[in-house]
Amino acid sequence: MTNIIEARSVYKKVALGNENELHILRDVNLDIEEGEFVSVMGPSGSGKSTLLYNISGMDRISSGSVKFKGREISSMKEEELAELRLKNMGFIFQDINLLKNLSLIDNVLFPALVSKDADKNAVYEKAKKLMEMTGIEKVADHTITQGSGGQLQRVGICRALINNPDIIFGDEPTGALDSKSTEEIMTILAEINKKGTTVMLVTHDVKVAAKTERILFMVDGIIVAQKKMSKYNEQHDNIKKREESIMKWLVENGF
Ligand SMILES: Nc1ncnc2c1ncn2[C@@H]1O[C@H](COP(=O)(O)OP(=O)(O)OP(=O)(O)O)[C@@H](O)[C@H]1O
Repeated sequence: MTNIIEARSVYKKVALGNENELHILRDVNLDIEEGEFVSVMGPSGSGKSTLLYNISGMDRISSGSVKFKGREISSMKEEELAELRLKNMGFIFQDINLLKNLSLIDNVLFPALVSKDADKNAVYEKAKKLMEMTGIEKVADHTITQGSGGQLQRVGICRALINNPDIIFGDEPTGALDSKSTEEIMTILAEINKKGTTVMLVTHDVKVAAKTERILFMVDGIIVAQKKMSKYNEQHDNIKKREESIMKWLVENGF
């Protein structure tokens, strides 16, 4: 298998004043394979979001190396990195950050239209297909104030997918949703992953992690343990058993 991400000896430090530094990531080494579905768990403040932002090039590492498809991103100029994020990566967040004055479908289209050479008709058709796939085609012309949390998160997923990214990064994408919407969003992400897109999620939710195939457990900026499972298969796998084994593993690791 080919690695889509290779992180080596990654440190992230921030200055705190009085010459003190906070070490948010400490010697992180991580490979993510193309097509993998990975989640990151750990106590609040352990560095999960920082890991996501630093290996996706949304933030700059302090030292070490991060390669995306073999290309070192830590030394890229900002424009090159911005283009890589726009074309090869999709991001979904707990706070969906949609633009208020645009309709839902225009929010989906937005990242595709940033590119000058975009074929407007083709991206419009793509946006419609994505909204159909995620079950929100009927509300495409609504404004964001008319959408439920689950619908808006689906818009966020469609927006993340509009440029056919190689990987989707999600920071607590289901954190603000009820359990039914969480399940629906995870089903959509699993389908996207099955079609080949790599997915990496930060989550506090065992139910979410149980649908991924590898869980990283972070404490104080270090990946202290990993749990490898099979890719979740709704027909064959018992989700309750997966959740129980994750809970047991988290307790064994001191969570
Ligand atoms: N730019 C920054 N300046 C100072 N401290 C920061 C900065 N970014 C993150 N931190 C601190 O680093 C630690 C890790 O933050 P991070 O958000 O990555 O943790 P997390 O595991 O995602 O937490 P949570 O589960 O609560 O979202 C926290 O103590 C946070 O306050």
